[in-house]
Amino acid sequence: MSDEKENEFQRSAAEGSGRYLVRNLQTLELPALKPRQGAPNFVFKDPLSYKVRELAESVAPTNSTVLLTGESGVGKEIFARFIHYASKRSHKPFEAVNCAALAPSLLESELFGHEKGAFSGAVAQHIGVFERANSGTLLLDEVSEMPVELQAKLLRVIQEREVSRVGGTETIPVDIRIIATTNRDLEQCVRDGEFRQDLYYRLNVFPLKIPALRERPKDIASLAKYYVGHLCESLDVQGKSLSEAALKRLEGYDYPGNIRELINVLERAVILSRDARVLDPEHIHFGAVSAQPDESDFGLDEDTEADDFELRFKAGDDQLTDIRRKVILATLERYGGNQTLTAQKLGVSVRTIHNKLKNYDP
Ligand SMILES: Nc1ncnc2c1ncn2[C@@H]1O[C@H](COP(=O)(O)OP(=O)(O)OP(=O)(O)O)[C@@H](O)[C@H]1O
Repeated sequence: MSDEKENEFQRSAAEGSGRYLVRNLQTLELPALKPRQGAPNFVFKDPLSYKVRELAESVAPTNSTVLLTGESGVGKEIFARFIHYASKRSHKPFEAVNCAALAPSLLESELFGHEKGAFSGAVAQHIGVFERANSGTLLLDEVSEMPVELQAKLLRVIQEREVSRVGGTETIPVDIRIIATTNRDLEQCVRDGEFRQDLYYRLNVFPLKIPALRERPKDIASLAKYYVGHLCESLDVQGKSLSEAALKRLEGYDYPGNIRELINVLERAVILSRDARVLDPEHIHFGAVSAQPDESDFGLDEDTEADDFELRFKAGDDQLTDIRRKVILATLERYGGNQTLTAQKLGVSVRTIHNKLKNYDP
């Protein structure tokens, strides 16, 4: 991106308006980090990231379907929102549905809606995301996880540009721009018979691969500084900075969990540093993480296991317990009480969330 364009982005973001403004971004997994109007949530430094953002900017003003691919935690959702808010549909709705988070029947209702009495439990009419996103953008997150029978229905909506609610007879015309994301190889899913080939070609109009964080190492320091500021604010602790040595340590790691993992590492560092104003290498703990952050690293491990996190801080440290409780409860609230989504967003198992909730006072 040219300096001029970059300045325009920063200026418009600071003004809270303009072509590159990314509005209402809920960028952080931490619930206390409320989306801020006009905040420039996109952090980039590496030339590779600029290239990807340029591609996103090229496709944004069009109505083309975009397929965002890349490992878990690389920022596919944030890119989808960026594309929407940089498009002509920016003043229209942006709706997102995670195809992996809902059981097939719930997903069908969430996508297409249902009429009252369509099935037992359908006590009222429900308007699905296709209708809610009408004239705007619909993000189909983790589209590879959509059951095959719903894929056929989705294909029909895309082709015919109309939707009918479950149990309904009416067809409702919809004008939707679709952005789909996947962290799996969709072509392989097609070869394995898990994903319809015709739907794949409908979605794969403008494929955009978001590189892993380790492929764009120059982003690490910028992201780390940005998120330390946000984390201190959200965890309600005094402002902290990163020492040069801590930054070096952060830059020396390969982040299989990408930016989500970096944020978790930083959250841990902020908590572990307690009253210190500067985060040092001793506060940076990567743990045995794979694609998903290790549960014990987050201090949320299963109740039956020894909690290393708590041992280091003496079991029952009220402040830590309270922070953890706030994080879980606020995430739960943000995702409408959905424990599966909450667990996914915090990188822990549903069982962990369930067990923790059992222990909290009503
Ligand atoms: N360029 C960026 N600047 C600031 N924050 C970012 C950036 N990219 C990603 N993030 C943050 O990293 C976290 C993970 O991003 P996101 O949820 O978009 O990833 P994803 O690829 O959709 O993950 P998954 O495949 O697991 O759903 C989010 O908190 C997001 O706000």
